[in-house]
Amino acid sequence: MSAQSTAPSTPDVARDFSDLEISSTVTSPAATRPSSPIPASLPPSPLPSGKHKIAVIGSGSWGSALAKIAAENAVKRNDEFHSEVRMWVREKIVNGKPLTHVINRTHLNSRYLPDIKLPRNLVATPHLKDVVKDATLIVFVVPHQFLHTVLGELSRPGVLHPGARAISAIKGVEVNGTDIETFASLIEGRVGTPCSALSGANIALEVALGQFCETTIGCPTHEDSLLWSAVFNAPTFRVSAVEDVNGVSLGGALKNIVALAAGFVDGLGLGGNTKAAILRIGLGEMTEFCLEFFEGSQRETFSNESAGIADLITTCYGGRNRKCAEEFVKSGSTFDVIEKKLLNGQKLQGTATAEEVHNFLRARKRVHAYPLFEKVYQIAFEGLPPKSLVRGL
Ligand SMILES: NC(=O)C1=CN([C@@H]2O[C@H](COP(=O)(O)OP(=O)(O)OC[C@H]3O[C@@H](n4cnc5c(N)ncnc54)[C@H](O)[C@@H]3O)[C@@H](O)[C@H]2O)C=CC1
Ligand SMILES: O=C(CO)COP(=O)(O)O
Repeated sequence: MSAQSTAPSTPDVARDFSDLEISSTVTSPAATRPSSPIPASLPPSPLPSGKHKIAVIGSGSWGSALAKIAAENAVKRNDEFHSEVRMWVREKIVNGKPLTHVINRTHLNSRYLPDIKLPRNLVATPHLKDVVKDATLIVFVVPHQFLHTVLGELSRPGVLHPGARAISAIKGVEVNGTDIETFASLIEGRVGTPCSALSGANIALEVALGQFCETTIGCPTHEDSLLWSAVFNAPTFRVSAVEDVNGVSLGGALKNIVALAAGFVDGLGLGGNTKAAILRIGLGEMTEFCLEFFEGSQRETFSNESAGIADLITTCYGGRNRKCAEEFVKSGSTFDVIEKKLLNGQKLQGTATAEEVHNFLRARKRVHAYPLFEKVYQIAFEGLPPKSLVRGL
């Protein structure tokens, strides 16, 4: 959704789908939280009947981990899904061989998620059009820097199935002057498919190793939440659904700014008390930002859900943003240099988000209301010494 005015929040209970069985014709009323509806410009398109075909757009570490879960579920729930799940791989030569060939022959994504065996029914495909052909459920999980290119190709007439549903697992925001949008909203607007959001305390490698965790899906309708829960819910990947698409999207995006602050704390050699303070202040700014600018979003998404507090914690201790920000303080190198040095082709999301959010707040004349976000921006982009992080907070 685009930026809007403050709205009151109403508490509700998220739904756990651990024992889920789905039907593509579910019509029961939503049991999840109220939130912003699909824009009026998008008439809800009928969901195709029959088995659903899943496509995953993105094959980085998170793309591969999510594709693994979806492909495993597609086999387990063969009455609901086509067993073949296609994953878009931006072709790259790895050790002299195209990455798609490596993945399809060895069932390993040696470039972005090495040592994790991928299911045989997960097929790496280099051309976007082939990945989404006949797909009814489309997972968007490219680093946010590359989404526009992907949407340019997918928004051409006839490329996507008219009744398809989408979900975004991308963490970031889209800013244009005084407007801000989630990627779920951007995808919905550009390709015309209702789009949900998935976010949570989900470090890709830990998920792929099958270590227990939770995630949150924010869906515009109950029908969407049943579908996406069936795609992703697993014994070690517990899905809970809310209708707060914006809150789920913003939790994932904004925590990356706070994770940079946590990395600065580590780089400065400060202890657990300081980091806890940063997390508390950061969670407050994340929540208020969402409530101020995204009508219908829910405070509880931040305080109760994996997409809120839990993701903030895991990223501030184990994420790439934290790691690179620590190195920024210790080495004095730029983030571009550090990303290349430490991430082996993976992409940092927090610096771009800090800049986008700063530009938006400046355009809205609200920078002063979000002092931690602003400090992170100034340290990362304007040469403010990292040790001034906590001054004046
Ligand atoms: N890695 C993680 O633990 C988690 C990541 N996320 C989010 O998922 C999204 C995707 O992240 P990852 O899968 O980790 O990706 P990644 O950080 O591993 O990046 C590698 C991916 O970027 C693609 N890429 C590189 N250059 C490109 C270009 N010029 N055009 C198009 N694609 C290009 C590569 O093909 C590859 O698919 C991000 O928004 C991230 O915040 C969310 C939860 C966990
Ligand atoms: O979003 C993440 C975990 O949920 C990963 O965070 P990083 O991009 O900082 O590694």
